[in-house]
Amino acid sequence: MVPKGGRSNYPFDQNEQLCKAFAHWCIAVLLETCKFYEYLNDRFLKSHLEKKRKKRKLKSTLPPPSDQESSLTNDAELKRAKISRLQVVSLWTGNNSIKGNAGSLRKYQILRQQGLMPSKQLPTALIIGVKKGGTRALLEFLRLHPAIRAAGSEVHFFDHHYIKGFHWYRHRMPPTLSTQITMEKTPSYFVTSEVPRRVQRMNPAMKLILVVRDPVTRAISDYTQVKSKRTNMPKFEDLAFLNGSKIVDTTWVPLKIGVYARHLERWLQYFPLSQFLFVSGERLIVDPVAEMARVQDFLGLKRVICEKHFYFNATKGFPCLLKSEERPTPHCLGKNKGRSHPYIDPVAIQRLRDFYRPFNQRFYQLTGMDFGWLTTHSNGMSISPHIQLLSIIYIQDKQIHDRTVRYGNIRSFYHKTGTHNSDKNLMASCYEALPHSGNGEMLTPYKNTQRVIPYAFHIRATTTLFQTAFDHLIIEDL
Ligand SMILES: Nc1ncnc2c1ncn2[C@@H]1O[C@H](COP(=O)(O)OS(=O)(=O)O)[C@@H](OP(=O)(O)O)[C@H]1O
Repeated sequence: MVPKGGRSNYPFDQNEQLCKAFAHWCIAVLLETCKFYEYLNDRFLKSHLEKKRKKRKLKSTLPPPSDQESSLTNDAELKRAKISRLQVVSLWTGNNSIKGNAGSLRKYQILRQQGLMPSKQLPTALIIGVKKGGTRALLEFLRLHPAIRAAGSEVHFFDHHYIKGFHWYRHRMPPTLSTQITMEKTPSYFVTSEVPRRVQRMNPAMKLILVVRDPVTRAISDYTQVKSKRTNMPKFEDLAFLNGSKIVDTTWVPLKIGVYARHLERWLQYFPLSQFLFVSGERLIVDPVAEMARVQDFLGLKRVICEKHFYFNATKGFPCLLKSEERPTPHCLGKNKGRSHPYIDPVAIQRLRDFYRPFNQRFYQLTGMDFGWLTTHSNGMSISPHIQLLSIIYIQDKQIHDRTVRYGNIRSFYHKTGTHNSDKNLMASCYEALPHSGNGEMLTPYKNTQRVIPYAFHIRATTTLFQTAFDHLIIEDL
């Protein structure tokens, strides 16, 4: 409508109406938004309460603390001990990230439903070395423990990637619950000069685990690894001694690494001895259960890793896992662990043993432990009776499958044979411990033990000689 003699106010009317409509719409939207937020809040509150309720329920269903647990002295220990009771959902997978593994994803979902939120943490324990000492075996065995979460591959933070910072480092770690221990292994840490200072700066309370092995065997193992990747590799003896002389080339890295005392002295400038655990690489092969018990004690964990986890694979000549979370069937470490070593001239080995002797003695002094590398045989090989025995004897255990054995049996075998320092005693006890079948063939290998036993550990069951010689040697019902 246009008023007479005046300007039409129609546009204003129209604007007013539009404004009103807009205002109404705004109010309506606002109201709806409020309702929506209220709804969200409600949901959040409900789920929060639900989580709390579940948490409380979980706590109440946990078994009462064991004697061992109640005897724990400090809070940290108590906290750790509780982990073992939280085995409901163990974060075991070797996978580094939550993504990419259906099994681990499911586990994390269950954890979340229980109100438990795993997050990535910096490690509080490190396997610092030594290269070829058995670091992979140690880490894989440790992973059997539900309270341990470890980075799968070597992280090399303190030597190669330090510049990238702690945030980068933390990101390489698997997510853990507050009660779990984060770990990683990088064997080069032990011999890299800047590493002890850097580790100390990050965490002066860091627990440090060092797996050591006879430095001569270690050097041969190191050499074998390089040789497996390179063609035309010079002979070990040519690299270990200067220009074909008898002088040890102390600049050759595989030999330098084996001077454990020197490297340890550097670490001891930054950490007290009490923060170290020295694991015998040899014992880790012969008696993984006993060695793992030491490691679990050192980390303040309940002893969960036990005999039921291992079997001895005689073909491989090593302890293997009956199952892990990644693989439910018996399996060994990869092909690149436990390679056959090339033949090395025993004279060269003896020379290297002489070279290492004072360093080994010093290492024993520093650690307060005797690793058994000083006992040398006339041909230059070190003797560790238990190791020799286990490397060559196949024990049949029908519960698993042929030519494998549970470690419990091996241990009882030890008890029967006892510990002897000399070859002669060892063989005598061996001979007595073996059941006499009346079949001369069965005892044949022992007729030659003077000659072959010292090589057994180094060559292991992988060599044809040993395969044929000891295949017949099956001991039952130990
Ligand atoms: N259970 C089991 N299975 C296979 N191998 C075992 C095991 N326990 C210890 N070992 C010994 O580990 C040696 C390899 O050491 P590392 O894992 O420290 O090597 S590496 O530094 O990570 O390359 C490896 O050395 P080589 O025998 O020379 O290959 C083994 O002797």
